[in-house]
Amino acid sequence: MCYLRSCIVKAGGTGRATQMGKTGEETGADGSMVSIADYYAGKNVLITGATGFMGKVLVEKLLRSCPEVQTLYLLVRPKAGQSMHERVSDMMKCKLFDRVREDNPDFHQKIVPISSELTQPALAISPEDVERLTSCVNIIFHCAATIRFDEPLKHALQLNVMATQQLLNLAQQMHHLQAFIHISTAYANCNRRHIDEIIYPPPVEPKKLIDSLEWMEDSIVRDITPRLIGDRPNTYTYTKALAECVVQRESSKLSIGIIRPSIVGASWQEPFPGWIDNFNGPSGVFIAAGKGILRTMRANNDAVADLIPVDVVINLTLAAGWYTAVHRPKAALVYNCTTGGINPFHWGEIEHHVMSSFKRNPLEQAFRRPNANITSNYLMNQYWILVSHKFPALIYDLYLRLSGQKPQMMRIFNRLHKAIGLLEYFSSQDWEWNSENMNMLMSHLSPEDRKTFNFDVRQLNWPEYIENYCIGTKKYVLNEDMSDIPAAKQHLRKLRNIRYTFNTLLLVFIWRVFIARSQMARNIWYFVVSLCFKFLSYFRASSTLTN
Ligand SMILES: CCCCCCCCCCCCCCCC(=O)SCCNC(=O)CCNC(=O)[C@H](O)C(C)(C)COP(=O)(O)OP(=O)(O)OC[C@H]1O[C@@H](n2cnc3c(N)ncnc32)[C@H](O)[C@@H]1OP(=O)(O)O
Ligand SMILES: NC(=O)C1=CN([C@@H]2O[C@H](COP(=O)(O)OP(=O)(O)OC[C@H]3O[C@@H](n4cnc5c(N)ncnc54)[C@H](OP(=O)(O)O)[C@@H]3O)[C@@H](O)[C@H]2O)C=CC1
Repeated sequence: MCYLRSCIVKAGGTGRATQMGKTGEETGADGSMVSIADYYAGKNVLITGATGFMGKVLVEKLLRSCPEVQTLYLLVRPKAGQSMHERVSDMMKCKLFDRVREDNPDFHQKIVPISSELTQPALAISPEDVERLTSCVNIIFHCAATIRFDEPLKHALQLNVMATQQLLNLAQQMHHLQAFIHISTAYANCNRRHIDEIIYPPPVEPKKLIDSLEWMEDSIVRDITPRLIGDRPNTYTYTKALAECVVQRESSKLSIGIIRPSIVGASWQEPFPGWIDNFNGPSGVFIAAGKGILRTMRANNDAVADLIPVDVVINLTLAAGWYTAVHRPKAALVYNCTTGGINPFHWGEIEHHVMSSFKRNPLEQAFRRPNANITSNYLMNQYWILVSHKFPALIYDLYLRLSGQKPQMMRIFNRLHKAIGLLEYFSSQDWEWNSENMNMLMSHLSPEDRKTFNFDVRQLNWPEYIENYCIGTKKYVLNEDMSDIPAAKQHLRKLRNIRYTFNTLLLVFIWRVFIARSQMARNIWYFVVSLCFKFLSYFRASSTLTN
């Protein structure tokens, strides 16, 4: 990590102040403020994390709603045997880009992939590419990060903090840079209950931490990680807090905006409702519940579920880029991008709507009928895990073994328990975010921009959104066909009949075992039967009298 230390020292020292573009060019001929699309016209934009969930939506929206944008430079690394060119061309073929493709079949000409591995010295960008970027980029959107909750601290630090610092160093060499937009998370300060749109003092001085971890073996770092992250739940939120601090330190040299989204979910409206392409956050939970695998999870029914649609986050991000470049705020502006304080919805309501939505639009080949319940009671949750997760998994694995197949259900449940265990922290408590900057930004938009770059979540209809979200997981994550819904419903009916038959047989079996062995059980049985008989006779007699 030697190079990492050197880059943070360099940044703290005498980094060359960026030559910012002139603000005058951002007003119209009549002196009025340019619209967002007009601002991005002719601009060169640099994006990190463009192959990720939010990065893709950002690229799509820029191309669709700001068609005059000059070039999008995407920092991409080769991965899984694919070159960066193959990855970007695959990305552009995906359904998300259908609307852009319709409007402009040649949109790919605006995209220039730049090879970069963010954890490497100088971001592993070639000198020619550095030359190209520093001479023309006008605005940077930094989305790349590791969002894994179980990331080893050293790696999370390298990517979330040090890569951010290196990108800031590069930004300072750019001659025409007008804005640097950093994507953080609303949970960077989740150790606080009330979170304002300010950058809080870091839990530790980033440079000191890097210096100390540099010589330590990974096993030692792993051992001391819980002590270091303190009252934060994971290395992700911890390193995102440090990154904010690193970004803030450059705010005297660069115009900076920091976006803090809460739990980013499927799109609300654009490019089509319900678009989602991953299992992160709630999406994996919804799918597991829809498949009938997840039956119980620890969450607080009454806690606010601070989901925010991805298109809202991206619209706000683009608007913040415009505002930062045009108004050049003196300090970095932080935008808490959340729904809880504006249009709250609760985990209990989410559970209800997810379940009813998957009953109307079932997923294919469900393991059981969807019926997940959330509870804040630890013991209750453990009980249901035993009865509704482990017991069925054992039976199913036994069936697989007996039919000569490899058992797999217990393994799936173990992974699921690990995933939901990491998410529970966020679904079991409430936070309060101040979102004044989001309102301020909205008040600066023209009526036209407010429509095109809509981030007004007061208009969000939650039941409709959740329905589209669940359908989105079916269509875009699992690639299931909507025309198969009748067959999926038939499958659910079959599962219901199996359950009824199984429950009846189990009851009869248990009762037979008891009746055969215990006089008391027999007495209870006769008592219940005679009570039913008496009740029926009474009912018949009274109905004869009334007739
Ligand atoms: C009806 C009920 C309503 C109540 C509903 C409450 C929802 C309550 C959500 C709170 C949400 C907070 C979100 C904070 C807001 C940010 O800050 S956003 C950043 C969010 N970051 C994440 O969500 C990342 C979390 N994921 C991870 O850290 C890692 O994937 C895990 C969970 C540790 C698993 O790691 P791993 O074992 O190495 O495996 P990985 O290859 O990543 O995935 C393994 C399998 O688990 C699946 N999986 C991954 N994530 C999940 C998941 N979330 N769920 C299920 N499966 C998952 C993968 O698809 C994969 O399946 P296969 O493709 O192998 O079949
Ligand atoms: N998703 C959410 O719910 C939330 C996300 N955020 C923030 O939003 C941002 C984007 O998140 P999201 O899109 O969901 O995350 P993804 O995991 O989907 O995307 C991460 C992106 O970062 C890139 N990346 C990771 N490591 C490297 C590396 N070493 N070199 C180059 N590129 C790398 C990935 O590229 P590759 O494809 O090569 O792996 C990918 O493009 C993050 O900053 C995150 O903290 C904030 C709040 C909530």
